[in-house]
Amino acid sequence: MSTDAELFPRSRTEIAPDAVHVPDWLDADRQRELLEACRVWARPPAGLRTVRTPGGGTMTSRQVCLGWHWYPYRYARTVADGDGAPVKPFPRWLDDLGRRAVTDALGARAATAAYDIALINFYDADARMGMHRDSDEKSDAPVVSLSLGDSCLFRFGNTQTRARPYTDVELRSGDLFVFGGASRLAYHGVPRVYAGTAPPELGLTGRLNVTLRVSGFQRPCGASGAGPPHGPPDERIMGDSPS
Ligand SMILES: O=C(O)CCC(=O)C(=O)O
Ligand SMILES: [Fe+2]
Repeated sequence: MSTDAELFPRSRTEIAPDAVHVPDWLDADRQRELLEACRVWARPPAGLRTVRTPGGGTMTSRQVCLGWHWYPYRYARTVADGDGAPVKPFPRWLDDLGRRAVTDALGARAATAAYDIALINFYDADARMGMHRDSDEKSDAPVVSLSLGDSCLFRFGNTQTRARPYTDVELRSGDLFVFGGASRLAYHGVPRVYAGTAPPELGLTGRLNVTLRVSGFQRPCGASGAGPPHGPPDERIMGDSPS
């Protein structure tokens, strides 16, 4: 969406300490490229799936992971709660994108270790995500969030409780949101998606969010920082801590 049409142009905003919204960070071509990549990642094996929570509920967004497979509330090398296939590799270019996002949003001093986890969430018009913390990683590196397609209401809260105080932000296609430092463990969620607000030229019905994280987990022997997890997939579960 062109900012020319805005009554007030959207600008970079620090929503909470070390939590920054950067509107229109991805231009139209970059959005298209990321969407195309998401479409490939969504295919089986280890493709888009419905996530079941231990209480017997299901998440309304559908998800696919790269690098490490997340399921409530832990990580594994395989889709342990789905088809059992090895998680798809986390590509180098996505790490480059994540690091660039962090320095653009938080400044050069916020440089981090390599990104090695992506969670891609697809939201249809009725999907949402409850208030939660991203707390299953062993690294305090900032979380990077990129949005494509329909706009949403993104709620960014505090580290203590799911309740107020929180700040509501509208995230649109191409927007970046980074949260680290004092806000790394803040509660956040998506109470609502605004159906039909995606840029028509993108060709996406619904919303996609790509969340990048640093695991802080040790790689299997022989793995390089540059590529996908090597060696035989195993069922080892990392970061086994309740959210
Ligand atoms: O969809 C979003 O904007 C948030 C996603 C999120 O919080 C997560 O995947 O942990
Ligand atoms: Fe999250």
